[in-house]
Amino acid sequence: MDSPASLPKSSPNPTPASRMKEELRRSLRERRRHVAAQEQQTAAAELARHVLTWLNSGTVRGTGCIAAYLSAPPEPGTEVLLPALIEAGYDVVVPVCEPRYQLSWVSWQPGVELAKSPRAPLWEPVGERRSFTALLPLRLVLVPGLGMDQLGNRIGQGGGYYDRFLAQLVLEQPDAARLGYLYNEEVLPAGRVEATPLDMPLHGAFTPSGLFKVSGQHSSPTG
Ligand SMILES: Nc1nc2c(c(=O)[nH]1)N(C=O)[C@@H](CNc1ccc(C(=O)N[C@@H](CCC(=O)O)C(=O)O)cc1)CN2
Ligand SMILES: Nc1ncnc2c1ncn2[C@@H]1O[C@H](COP(=O)(O)OP(=O)(O)OP(=O)(O)O)[C@@H](O)[C@H]1O
Repeated sequence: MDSPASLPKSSPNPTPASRMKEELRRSLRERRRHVAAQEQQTAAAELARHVLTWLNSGTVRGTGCIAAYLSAPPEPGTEVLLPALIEAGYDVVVPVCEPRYQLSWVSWQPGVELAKSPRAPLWEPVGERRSFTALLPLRLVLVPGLGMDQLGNRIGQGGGYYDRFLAQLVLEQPDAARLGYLYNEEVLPAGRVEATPLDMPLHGAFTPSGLFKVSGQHSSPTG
C-alpha cells in the first residue's frame, strides 16, 4: 500500500495502552509485509471457501446483504470471495472512506468502476452511496483488520472507521454477524488487544484454517 493520505498520527499524548496498541499494530504490519504471494493466494481461496461454507450452513441461503471490502495487498485477499458471493446470490456492498472517519457503502459487482480513495491507500467503487438503512438486515459484516484476540477484540489500521460503523450497526441490528478476515497467526491470545469502550468486539474471524468463534457470547450469530 502507498502511504495513507490522512490517517490520524499517533496520539500527541500517548497513554501506555495506546503505545501498546501502536506497537502491536507495527509488529502485525511488519509480519504481513513478509507474507509471500503464494501464501496470499492460498489464503484468499481458503478464506472464500470458509465464508461460503458458513453462509451455506445458515437457514437462509443466497439472500441478503453482505458488507465486505476490497482488499489491498498484503491484506488477506477478497478477490476470490467477492465474485463467489455474487454468484451465490448475495447483495454485496463495500466501504468508501468519508470525512471524519465515517464509512459509506456502495454496491459491488465484477467490473464495477473503481477510483483511488483520497483518504486511504485503497480502491473504492465510484457508484452511488447506499443509505445505512437500505443495507439492513445485514447477513454478515466482514471486518478487515490486522488482528483479533480470542475475546474478539480487534486491532485495525487505526482510523476507527469500523468502530464507528459497528457502533451504529449494533444499535440498529445487534444480531448482525461481525466476523474478521485474517491470516491464521493474527488470531491472538485472549487479552492481547487492549479494548477501549469504543472498540466493538467481533463474534469471531475467518482464517485460512477455518472460522474461529469467540466463545461465551450470548446468542452469538456464529451458532
Ligand atoms: N481493504 C480495506 N478497506 C478498508 C479498511 C481496511 O482496513 N482495509 N478500513 C478499515 O478501517 C477502512 C480504511 N482504512 C485504512 C486506513 C489506513 C490504512 C493504512 O494506513 N495502511 C497502511 C499499512 C498497510 C500495511 O502494511 O498493512 C499503509 O498503507 O501504510 C489502510 C486502510 C475502510 N476500508
Ligand atoms: N464510535 C466512535 N466514536 C468516535 N471515535 C471513535 C469511535 N470508535 C473509535 N474511535 C476513535 O478512533 C480512533 C482510532 O481507533 P482504533 O485505534 O480502535 O482504530 P482501528 O479499529 O484500529 O481502525 P479501523 O477501524 O479504521 O481499522 C481512536 O482515537 C478512537 O478513540
